[in-house]
Amino acid sequence: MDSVVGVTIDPFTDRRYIAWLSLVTLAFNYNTWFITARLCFPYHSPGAVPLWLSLDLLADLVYLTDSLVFQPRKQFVKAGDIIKDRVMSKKNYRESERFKLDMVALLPFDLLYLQFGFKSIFRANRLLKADAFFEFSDRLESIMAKAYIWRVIRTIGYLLFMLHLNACLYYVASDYQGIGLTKWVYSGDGSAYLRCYYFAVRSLINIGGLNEPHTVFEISFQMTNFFTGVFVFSSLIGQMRDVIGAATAGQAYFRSNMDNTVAYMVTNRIPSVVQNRVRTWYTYTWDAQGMLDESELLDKMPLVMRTAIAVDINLATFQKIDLFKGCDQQMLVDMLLRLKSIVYLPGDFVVKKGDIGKEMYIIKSGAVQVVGGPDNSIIFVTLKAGCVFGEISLLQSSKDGGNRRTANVKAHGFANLFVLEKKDLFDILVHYPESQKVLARKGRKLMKAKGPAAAKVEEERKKGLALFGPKPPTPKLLRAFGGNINRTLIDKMKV
Ligand SMILES: Nc1nc2c(ncn2[C@@H]2O[C@@H]3COP(=O)(O)O[C@H]3[C@H]2O)c(=O)[nH]1
Repeated sequence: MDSVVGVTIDPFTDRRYIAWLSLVTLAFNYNTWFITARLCFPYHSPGAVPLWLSLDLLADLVYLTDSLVFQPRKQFVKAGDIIKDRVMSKKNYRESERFKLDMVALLPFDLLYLQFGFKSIFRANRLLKADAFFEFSDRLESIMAKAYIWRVIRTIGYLLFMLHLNACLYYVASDYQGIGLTKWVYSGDGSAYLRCYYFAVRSLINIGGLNEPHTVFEISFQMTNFFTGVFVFSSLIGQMRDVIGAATAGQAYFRSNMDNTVAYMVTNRIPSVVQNRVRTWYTYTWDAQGMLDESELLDKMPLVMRTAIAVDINLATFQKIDLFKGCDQQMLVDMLLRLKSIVYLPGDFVVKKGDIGKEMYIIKSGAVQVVGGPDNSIIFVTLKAGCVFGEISLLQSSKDGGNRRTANVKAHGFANLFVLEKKDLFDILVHYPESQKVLARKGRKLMKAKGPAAAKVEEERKKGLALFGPKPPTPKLLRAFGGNINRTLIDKMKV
């Protein structure tokens, strides 16, 4: 086992490392905001010096710990391999650009206080620790479910910092002109920082309404501020719009898709009942899946990742399906990769009796009903999440019309289904002859049940009677239908 000294850190996934980086980021931000503020504003009163000294020391301790304890233990990638060796991690850090910057950031120029007095400029090298902040930002983004929230916060932070720098400059400019000496400069009243920040907000965001600058210096300062506002500030605001735009791109895609479809239906004078159903379909699909086509999203990923996701989401459901019991596991995984998810609205027919079966379905959520009778008012069975249907006609050859649907199936409420196309199923089965035999056997069994027993069932259906007539179903029949039969319904329907 590794000794504690030999332990390395996985910077990509270890949340404790990200928590540590947040502390380094805090120290870095303390330095960036306060070194600049203390440099420009008169904050070094004798009473405040001990406080600044202790805060500086704390921030330095965080920097030091980061450079001595955390950075040299970070795993890294070399020629595609993840290097976890402690000695190599240390060597990698020592040879990096980051190490040089970290070391310069730690140089105690503060000692110059003794010679030149307490000035925050001697701590300016602490700003070289910016890499830690950017690393924290990247790592946080990669573990957040809604990374755009952090991106927006970060961009707002940049805006606030720009304003902060401008407030500092305005105070220095006012001091240079003489505080309270002209109308344009800071008057000397109230909190200096707050007043200067307020000036920065009005001037950088180009709100205006400021006292007119008079001297050449004031006019130049004010003009530079307006230009900076127009170019830098607006590009930051543009960046924020991009972040929010990217975060809501899915929603915008869905909206434009729906709008285009509606426009198309209006142009072609499609009846409003149909239009409303289409709208409902869009809305429900969006609410249920958060996207219109899941496969689009996964398409770009390497096969191994798509497999990992598919297995994680659906393999457990698949393994429970009776029809696939005894089939090769790898075949199930191959099938998972070919599934397409689709939503049916309440009352929609998924399968019509007599049609040629080209796909089978697995219920992801919701339920479907096998119905019959003159106006499809008789419910023979209700199938719920995890059940398969549409397999009978799929597993039969076209001889004697065996590939025709044997019943009507309609969605009961909103039904989210997986569709597996016949072509895909047979493409897969070519590679799994054993599983093919298992499925063929099950198919024959289902068809046998369609022999004398099922013929009777269908006959009774035609008459609009209960699935199994007045008598309870025989165990053989129950077995033949793979337990798909909803007992309560059958019982209810007994006349
Ligand atoms: N014929 C029949 N089909 C059923 C029953 N219960 C569920 N189903 C499913 O309804 C589907 C209709 O299309 P298929 O014939 O392809 O496959 C059928 C079965 O998967 C039943 O009791 N009888």
